[in-house]
Amino acid sequence: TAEAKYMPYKDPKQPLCVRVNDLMKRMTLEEKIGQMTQIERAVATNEAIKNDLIGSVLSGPGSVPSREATPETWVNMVNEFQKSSLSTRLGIPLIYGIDAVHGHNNVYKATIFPHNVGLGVTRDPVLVKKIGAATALEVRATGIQYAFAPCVAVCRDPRWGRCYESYSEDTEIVRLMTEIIPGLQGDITDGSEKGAPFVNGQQKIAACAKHYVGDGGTHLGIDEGDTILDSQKLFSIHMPAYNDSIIKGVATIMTSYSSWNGVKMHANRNLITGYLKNTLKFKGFVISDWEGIDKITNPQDANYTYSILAGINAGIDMVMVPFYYREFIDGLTYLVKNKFIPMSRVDDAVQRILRVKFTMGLFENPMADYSMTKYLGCQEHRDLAREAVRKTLVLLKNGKSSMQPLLPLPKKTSKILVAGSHADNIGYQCGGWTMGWQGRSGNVTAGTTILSAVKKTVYTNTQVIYNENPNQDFLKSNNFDFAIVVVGEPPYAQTSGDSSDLTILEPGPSTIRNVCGSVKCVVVLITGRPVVVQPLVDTIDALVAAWLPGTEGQGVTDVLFGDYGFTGTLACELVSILMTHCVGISPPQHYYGGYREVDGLCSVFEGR
Ligand SMILES: O=[N+]([O-])c1ccc(O[C@@H]2O[C@@H](CO)[C@H](O)[C@H](S[C@@H]3O[C@H](CO)[C@@H](O)[C@H](O)[C@H]3O)[C@@H]2O)cc1
Repeated sequence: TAEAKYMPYKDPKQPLCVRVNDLMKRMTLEEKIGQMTQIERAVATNEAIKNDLIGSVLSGPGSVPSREATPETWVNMVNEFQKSSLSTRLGIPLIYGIDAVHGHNNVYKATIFPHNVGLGVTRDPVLVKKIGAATALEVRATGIQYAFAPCVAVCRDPRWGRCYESYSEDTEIVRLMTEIIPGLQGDITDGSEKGAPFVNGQQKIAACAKHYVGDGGTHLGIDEGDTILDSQKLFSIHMPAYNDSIIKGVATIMTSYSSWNGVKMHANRNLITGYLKNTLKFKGFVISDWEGIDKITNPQDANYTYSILAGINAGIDMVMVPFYYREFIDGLTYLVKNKFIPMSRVDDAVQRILRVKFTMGLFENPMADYSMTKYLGCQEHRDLAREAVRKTLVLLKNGKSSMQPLLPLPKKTSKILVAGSHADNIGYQCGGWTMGWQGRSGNVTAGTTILSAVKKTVYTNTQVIYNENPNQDFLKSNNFDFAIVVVGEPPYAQTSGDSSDLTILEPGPSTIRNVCGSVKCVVVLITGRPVVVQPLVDTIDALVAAWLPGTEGQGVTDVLFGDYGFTGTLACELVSILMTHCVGISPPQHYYGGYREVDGLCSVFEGR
């Protein structure tokens, strides 16, 4: 009969709590544990989803349906997984997650925005909210409903390989940048219950504040290391952005690989359940990092059953397994059936997951279509990214004397040299987490290199000569009016980006010495963090920090050639410290901005 067929959880007119409670009552332990399991798309067969009742699938960095896949191919892939999920007994839709951390950075031809280190320099929450909205549209263009962003780390030591994923070393700037969350998810409606997850419909996506907590404060900046701080420092430096994220309705929070005073965050019940859930009233779900519970033990995976026990009892709700999901499911099932993990903990986890899925309309709109593919890499988003690039640029030096500023550069002149390893390389311009975990070199996606941007900016009769690393003969045999030298760091991600000395690798310094020794030069640094350039500063006429600008290189030339002014400012002027103070010379003339001591940083560069 109709009554028998009516299920409140399927009725969008029912209040959220009624739908969650009705569905919970119907679920078996297997169905509940399946919801707590997130697996990588490479192992996500339709059988796995149907038989193991998997609740979530992800793309790890670089994990794509096919090389240079179109948005339609992405939509088809996600829909196939979704069909399997909907064919299960209760038809709970799955949620698909991906790292869209500076635009939809795994997807060919997506708009790649500046990495967070540059966005923090803008101090512009309105801009960052627009970037969130654009990113949400491009993620939805591929049928995906969930992004593991924003990273709200407070990077306290630039030697950390993930420093560029952090908006700033200044807590207040990171707090300001949480405005990206309403961009990604939509503005939470007034009167919403504090801590409730909020995602406003099909043009928005679930976000993920990460990595909880203190990932940017590890000792010596060692990735996945130990944050050795007293409570007052942890709560005043690293926690505030989580409170802001929760107030703004963030749907999920990801735990950090790092430890706090020796306790692994993935096993920290006081901070996950005690503080995040009970004190801050967070009602979305907590997701582990990739193999994050495996890393609770040292060595990793030494005792996976213990890892499950510690992680789930600490308050983790969904586990990014991502490959050996049968082991996870069997282990958790054993622990629940033998009462090592109470059923109430499982119910708390599943209620949170269902709350997010119901709130974001996944039950009503589980399937994607092609209607949003037009947003991927659209011109409006590229223009926004170009504006963002402009606002991330920091002017560190302009001319060897106040009477001879080099910038802005003239568009009309006879001959310009463009040089440097990063001048004509989209992959380098974008940095890590772009078309692959570690990032890549070369023409990896659609965009405008700084060289191309120079050519588009100058007058037609201005000659632009490109030479990546010119020698003295070349320089002497040409009469260049000035040179633009674009150098920096190669792309990296996480531990492989940890640095002990923050120098830029050859041939960067040699290119600077050669070119700037012969020609008036502006050096543009493409780096994920402040780097030590003090030994080169005297030979440089003008110096600009451009961080990791992404695909829209025209944003750099817009400012170099004076169509827009410099507005980017550093938080505690780290670059100046690295360039000057710590190595004992006075700031270069026309140095912009003051600086203040950063505890202990100088010791790094004076070998103490
Ligand atoms: O084969 N190996 O040598 C190897 C080494 C390290 C690996 O470690 C893994 O590498 C990457 C995949 O290849 C994973 O992305 C994660 S990182 C983690 O991934 C999440 C999902 O992408 C992000 O949201 C988080 O923000 C981030 O902290 C892990 O570090 C994997 C393989």
